[in-house]
Amino acid sequence: MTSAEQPTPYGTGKAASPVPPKRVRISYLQQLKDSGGKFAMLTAYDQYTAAIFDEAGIETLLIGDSAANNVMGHETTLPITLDEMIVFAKSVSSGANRALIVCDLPFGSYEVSPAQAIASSVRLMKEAGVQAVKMEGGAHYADHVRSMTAAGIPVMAHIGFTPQSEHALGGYKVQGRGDAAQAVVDDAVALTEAGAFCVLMEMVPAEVAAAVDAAVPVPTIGIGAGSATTGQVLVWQDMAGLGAGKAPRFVKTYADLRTVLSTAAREFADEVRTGVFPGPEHSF
Ligand SMILES: Nc1nc(=O)c2c([nH]1)NC[C@@H]1CN(c3ccc(C(=O)N[C@@H](CCC(=O)O)C(=O)O)cc3)CN21
Ligand SMILES: CC(C)C(=O)C(=O)O
Ligand SMILES: [Mg+2]
Repeated sequence: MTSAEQPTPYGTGKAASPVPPKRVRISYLQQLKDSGGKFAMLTAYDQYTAAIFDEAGIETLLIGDSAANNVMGHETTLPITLDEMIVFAKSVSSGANRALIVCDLPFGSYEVSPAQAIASSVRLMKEAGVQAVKMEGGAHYADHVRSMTAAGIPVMAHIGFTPQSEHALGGYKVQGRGDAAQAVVDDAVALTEAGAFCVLMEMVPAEVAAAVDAAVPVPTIGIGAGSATTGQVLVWQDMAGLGAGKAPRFVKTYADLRTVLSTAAREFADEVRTGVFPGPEHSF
């Protein structure tokens, strides 16, 4: 390995990427889009994972409302409140100082009006120290995005499958198939023209996501949206193999944390039961 190939917090240096700033800024993600680069986003809900992913060079961290499922044990993302999101977001903020930290606006915290969306976003930025918010919904939220942007709030748009609307959408379904493709592109264009700095797409056909990426000047992020987007996001427990049961098709599992933790817990319990732990070296 030559010195030019030394791993850096932002990868091996083999994939073209500009010099990383101290804190990843929106302008850095824009540079990546403009130069054909790529970036990674993972969810994080606590300070340990945030610090680990930050040090690993994950460019953007998302405090997802998927904390409702993956931390709190709810069936859907709908029950999580803004106050609960703030607890998770504070924890992530305390663990990460390089990644751009984005927080979901949870269901019920923005729909009523642009004023409600601004008030909720201000709480996330002021109380939890996040640098941007993500909001689910299409072109009908362009006025929200315009007002939020005018207030100095960086907004990431989330289109395609929007889990907060799962009851309205009729379940976990790919969006934008066939005749519905143009509406996804129109949503992305409307939200970008209103000021969104990035468009995240969930479960849309790869060619639709590619059309969106070509239609908007800003970086795009995909989850189940093919490979043409600027960035890719996964829920960290999915990526690390922590969950039981079958993962969605768009997940790739990079570790088997469930087995690692389970084995550690069994060994600990075993050693406690047999008196092996604690040894003299752990005692005072
Ligand atoms: N652990 C976890 N991972 C996620 O990606 C995630 C969450 N939780 N919670 C919030 C939303 C909900 N999401 C989900 C959850 C399940 C499917 C799913 O079961 N997909 C199936 C069926 C797709 C289809 O019917 O077309 C799949 O095989 O992909 C998809 C998105 C994405 N988000
Ligand atoms: C799946 C990602 C995009 C998300 O919104 C979440 O984790 O809440
Ligand atoms: Mg979410």
